[in-house]
Amino acid sequence: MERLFTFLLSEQHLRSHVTVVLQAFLFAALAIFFLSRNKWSIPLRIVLFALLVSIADLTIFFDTFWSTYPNLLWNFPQPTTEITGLLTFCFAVGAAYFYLNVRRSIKTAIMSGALLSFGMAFSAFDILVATVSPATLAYDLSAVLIVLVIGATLCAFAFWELGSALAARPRLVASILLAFALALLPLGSMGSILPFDQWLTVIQTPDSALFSPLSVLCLSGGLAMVFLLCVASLLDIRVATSQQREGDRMRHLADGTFEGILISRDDVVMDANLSILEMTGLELNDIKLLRVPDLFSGGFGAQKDMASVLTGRIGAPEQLELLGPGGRRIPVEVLSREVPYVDGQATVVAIRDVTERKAAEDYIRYLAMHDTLTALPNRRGLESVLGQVIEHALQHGTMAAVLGLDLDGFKAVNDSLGHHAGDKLLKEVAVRFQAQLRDTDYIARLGGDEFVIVLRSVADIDDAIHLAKRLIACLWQPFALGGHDVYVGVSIGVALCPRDGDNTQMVLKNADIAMYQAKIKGKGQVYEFQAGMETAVQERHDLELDLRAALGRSELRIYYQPLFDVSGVITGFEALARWPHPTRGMIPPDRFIPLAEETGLIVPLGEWVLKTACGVAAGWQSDVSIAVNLSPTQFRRVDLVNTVMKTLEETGLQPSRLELEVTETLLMEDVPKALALVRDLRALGVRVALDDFGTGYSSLAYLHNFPFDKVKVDRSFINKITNDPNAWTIVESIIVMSHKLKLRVTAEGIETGAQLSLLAEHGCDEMQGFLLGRPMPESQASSLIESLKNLHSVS
Ligand SMILES: Nc1nc2c(ncn2[C@@H]2O[C@H](COP(=O)(O)O[C@H]3[C@@H](O)[C@H](n4cnc5c(=O)[nH]c(N)nc54)O[C@@H]3COP(=O)(O)O)[C@@H](O)[C@H]2O)c(=O)[nH]1
Repeated sequence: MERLFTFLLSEQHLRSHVTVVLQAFLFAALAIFFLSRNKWSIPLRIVLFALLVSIADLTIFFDTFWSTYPNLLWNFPQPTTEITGLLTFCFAVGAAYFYLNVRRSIKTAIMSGALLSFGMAFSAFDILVATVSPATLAYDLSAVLIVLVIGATLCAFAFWELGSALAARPRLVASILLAFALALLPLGSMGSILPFDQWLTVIQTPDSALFSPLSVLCLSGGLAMVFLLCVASLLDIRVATSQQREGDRMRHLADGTFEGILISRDDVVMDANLSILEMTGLELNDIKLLRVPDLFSGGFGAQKDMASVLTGRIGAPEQLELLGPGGRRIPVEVLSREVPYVDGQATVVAIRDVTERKAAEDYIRYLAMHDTLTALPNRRGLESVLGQVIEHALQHGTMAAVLGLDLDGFKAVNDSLGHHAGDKLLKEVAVRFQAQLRDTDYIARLGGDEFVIVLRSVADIDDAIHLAKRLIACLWQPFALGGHDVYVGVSIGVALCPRDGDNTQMVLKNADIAMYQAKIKGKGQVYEFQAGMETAVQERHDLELDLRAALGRSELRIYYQPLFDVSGVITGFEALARWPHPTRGMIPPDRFIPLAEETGLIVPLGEWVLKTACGVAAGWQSDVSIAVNLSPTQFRRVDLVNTVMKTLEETGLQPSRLELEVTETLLMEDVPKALALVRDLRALGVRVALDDFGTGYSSLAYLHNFPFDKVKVDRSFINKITNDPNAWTIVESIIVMSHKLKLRVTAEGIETGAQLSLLAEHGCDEMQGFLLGRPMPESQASSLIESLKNLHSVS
C-alpha cells in the first residue's frame, strides 16, 4: 500500500496527474455520450463505448509509464499491447452489454463495473508483466486489490448513475466517475508494482513468492467481484422487496378506481389495473408484453403524437380509441403523467372509457339536428347542409333548388282527429315525400306541417317543378287514420340558389314566399319565386295582423241583404260581414274571409257574426229570418250545435228564425260528422241551407242524403240563365228536383228583371240579389222591415 501512495503522491508530477485526469475525462465523457445515445442502435453504442474505453486505458497507461520510466519511452511490448487492448475492449463490451440489456439492478451495475475495471487493470498488469519478462513482476497485492475494488466501485456507480431516472445530471456524474476509474486503474496498477530499479535488485516480494502476478490478479479480482456481488445481491433483495411493496400499493390504489390505469416506461407496459384488463380483455402477463401504442387503434401515432401523450405534456385529456376484445374500438380519454415508480421514473396513463358519454353526446347532437317525430333533419340540420350546398353552387357555378312545402288541410286533421292522428299523418307524409327523392336530395321538417327539400344540383327550374308536381301527386291517395280516409294536399314554393339568394336565410325566405303564393292562389300548387312576390306576401301578412287587431277592437260590421218570396214579401236577411278598414277603406269579404279561414280567425269572427246577427234579428219587430254563413273551419274546430244553442238562449231569437248556410266543402270533409251536425241543428229547430249550389261538385247525393231545408243556387248560374240555355236547364232541373225532395229553392245574385221573371215563373221560392236589395247596414235593414210592414198592412 505504501508503495502505491509513494507512486501516486511523490513519483508523479502534479502536471502529469492533471494531464491524466483531463485525458480520462475527455474519453469518459465521449464514451458515456455514445453509450447513452438512445436513438442509435445498441450494438453501435456498445462498440463505440468499448473502443473509447480501451483506447483511453492504453493511452493513459503508456503516458504514465513512459513519464515514470523515460528510458523506456516509445517502448511497448508486442503483441501483448495489442492483445491486452483487445481484451480491454472485450471486457468493456461485456460491461456495456450488461448495462444496456440486463434489467437495471445494483447487481448488474456492479457486474458491469467489475468487468470494466478488471479489463483495464488486467491490461496494465499484462503489459507490465510483458515488459519485465523473462523476470517475474514484483507487486503489492493489497494495493492491487484496493485499486481493483475502488475502480470497480467507481465504474459501478458510473453505470448506476447513468441508468438512474431520478438523477439530476446522470451523464455528467457518470462521466466524472468513469474518468476517475480510467485514471485510477492504469495509474494504480502501475503503482502496485515495485519500481523497476528496486525490482531489478529484489527478485521476489513475499506477496508474489509462489504465484505469477497475472494469476494472482485474476484470482483476487474474481474474489473481489464475488464479494461485491454478494453484497449487491443482498442490497438488490432489499430493493426488490421494497419495490414489490410499492408496486403492490400502487396496484391496489389503481384497482380501486374505475378508470383504467397503466404504468409504462419507454412505452412498454409495466403494470395495469383491473379496469384496463377488463376494457382490453387481456391478462396482466399478456398486457405487460405490449407497448402502450399497440393498445390503441392505429397506434398513438395515427391518432396523436404519442410522445406528448405519454409524457404528460398535454394538459387536456386526449380522445383516442382503445382496442377492446375482438378489435372493438372503445372511445377513451387519455391523460398521462410522469411519476417516480419503483426504480426510476415511469408514466402513469389514465384511460377513461367514455362510450356512454360519447353515445349521450351523439344523441344530444342528433336531437339538436333532427326532428324526433319524423326522424328527418330539423331547421338546424337543414341550415348547416344548405350552407354547404350554396357554397358549393357559388364555387362551382352550379345551381341548387330549395322547395318550401306546407301541407294543405293539415290543421283540419289535427283539429278533428286529434294530435295523435296529426303526428301519424306527418310521419306518413314524410315517408311519401322521401320516396320521391333521389339519394342526393335532402329533406328536412321545420316544424308543424312545414317541410323543405334541397336539390343539390339542378339544370334548370323545370327539374324542381317536376319534382314538386310529383310531390303534390303523391298525396292524392288518402291516408288511413283512425278508420278515416284523410286527404291532405301540399303547396310548394321553389327558390333557386344562387339566383334567388346567396345565403341560407335568403333562399329559405324566398322559397317560403313562393310557397305562400301557392297557398294564396288556391293551394295544392307549385310556384317559382319571382321578384316582387314578397310584396304581395308582406301585404297579406299585414292584412292578417290588421284583421286580428280589428277583431280585437270590434271594428267589423255586419250588413244585411234581404231575401224575398215570389209575392215580394220579405222573408229574411243574410248576414254578411264587412270590414271598414281605417286606411284601406271597405275590404270585401272575398279578401278577408279566406284569410280568416287560413289563420283560424274565422272561429272568433264566425261566432261574433252569429251572436250579433241573432241579437239584431231578435230585436226586429218581425218574424223575418236571419241567415248566417258557417265556414268549414268552424265546423272542424267548434262544437257548433252547442254554440248555436247558447247563442239562441243568450239572444232570445226563436230557433225557427235562424237559418244556417253551409257549403259542399264542409260536407265533403267528413260526411258522417256533417250529417250529424245538420241533423242536430235541425233538432234545435234551426233551418239549414245548402249554399252556393251549382259550384264545386254539386253532388245531387247531398241533396238526397242531407235533411236540408233549402238550396241556394249560386249566382254564377243565375246571372247566365237568360242568355245561356244550358245554365237555365241546370237551374230549372235544380228547382224541379229540389221541390220533389221537398226543399225550398233560393236564387241568389238576381240582377235583372228578366232573371227575376224567369225564376218566378218556374216556381223558385225565394229571391236574393242586387235587383231586390243590396247588403245594407243594420239601421237600413230595420227601416226596410218597418216600411215593408207598413206597405203590406196598407195593401
Ligand atoms: N263564413 C262566412 N262567410 C261570409 C261571411 N260574410 C260573408 N261571407 C262570404 O263572403 C263571400 C262574399 O260575400 P259578399 O261580398 O258579402 O257577397 C255576398 C253578396 O253581397 C253577394 N251578392 C248577393 N246578390 C248579388 C248580386 O246580385 N250580384 C252580385 N255580384 N253579388 C251579389 O253574394 C254574397 C253572398 O253569397 P252567399 O254567401 O253565397 O249567399 C260570400 O261567399 C259570403 O258567403 C261570414 O260572416 N261568414
